[in-house]
Amino acid sequence: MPTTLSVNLNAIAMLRNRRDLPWPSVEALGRIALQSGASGLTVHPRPDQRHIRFSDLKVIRNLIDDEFPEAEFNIEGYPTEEFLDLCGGAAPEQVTLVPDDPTQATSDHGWDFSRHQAFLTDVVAKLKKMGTRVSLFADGDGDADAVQIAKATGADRIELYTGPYGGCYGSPERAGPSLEALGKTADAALAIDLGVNAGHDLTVANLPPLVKRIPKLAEVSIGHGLTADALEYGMAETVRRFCRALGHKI
Ligand SMILES: CC(=O)[C@@H](O)[C@H](O)COP(=O)(O)O
Ligand SMILES: NCC(=O)COP(=O)(O)O
Repeated sequence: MPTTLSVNLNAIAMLRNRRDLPWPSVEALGRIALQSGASGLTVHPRPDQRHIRFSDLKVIRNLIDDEFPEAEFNIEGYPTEEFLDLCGGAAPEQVTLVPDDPTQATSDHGWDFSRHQAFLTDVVAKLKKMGTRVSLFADGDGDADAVQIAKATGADRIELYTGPYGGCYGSPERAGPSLEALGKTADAALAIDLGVNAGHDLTVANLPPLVKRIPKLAEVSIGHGLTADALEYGMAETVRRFCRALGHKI
């Protein structure tokens, strides 16, 4: 079974929020993603709603329920009471817990599992009661003890934080060890029946070595690089459409 792709809509939402206009539409782009082979949609609502707005969650839930019942909704974030209420309302198939501080520009580390074990155990139990799969954002540093604690919280999966790997891809002497550490973390998780997802700064270029090293990788969630490619590869046709709207014979 190949690794599934969940398309993260945060970057689309951030572009939309530049204006008080409904485009680009997270619903329309989410639909295209699911029509084109993605297995799910990911959002990471943050407390200031600077990209995904809380009102987007119902729209995405309805899109999946009405048009793509096989698809999965993955909600990522720090488990505040507000976040858990949002999850209760949106009934995602998967929740990914991330140790983000509200002031962070983006996610940049996994959980300190020994420090937060009791807190995570409590939150995981609450989410499992809602019927959702739970994944925990984890550093891919090869720490098998941390993976054991992640499993002990009751979580179903970890999501490997691939930012450092993405950041040094193209430099074999740095990316090689980083990939191997991710692989070792995945091996430790899979050996104790803890599923493995991955995400952050993944691209068309750096995905193939990752899935080769971790063939049982269940899911990747990708937003920034995928949105950048969508703009680049969609630019030519879009410019042609605007030229046609001006009467150019293109
Ligand atoms: C957990 C993770 O790596 C992603 O959710 C990432 O934080 C995407 O959100 P932004 O694109 O808004 O940073
Ligand atoms: N969980 C990672 C994610 O959803 C997207 O991260 P990125 O591709 O925007 O870096």
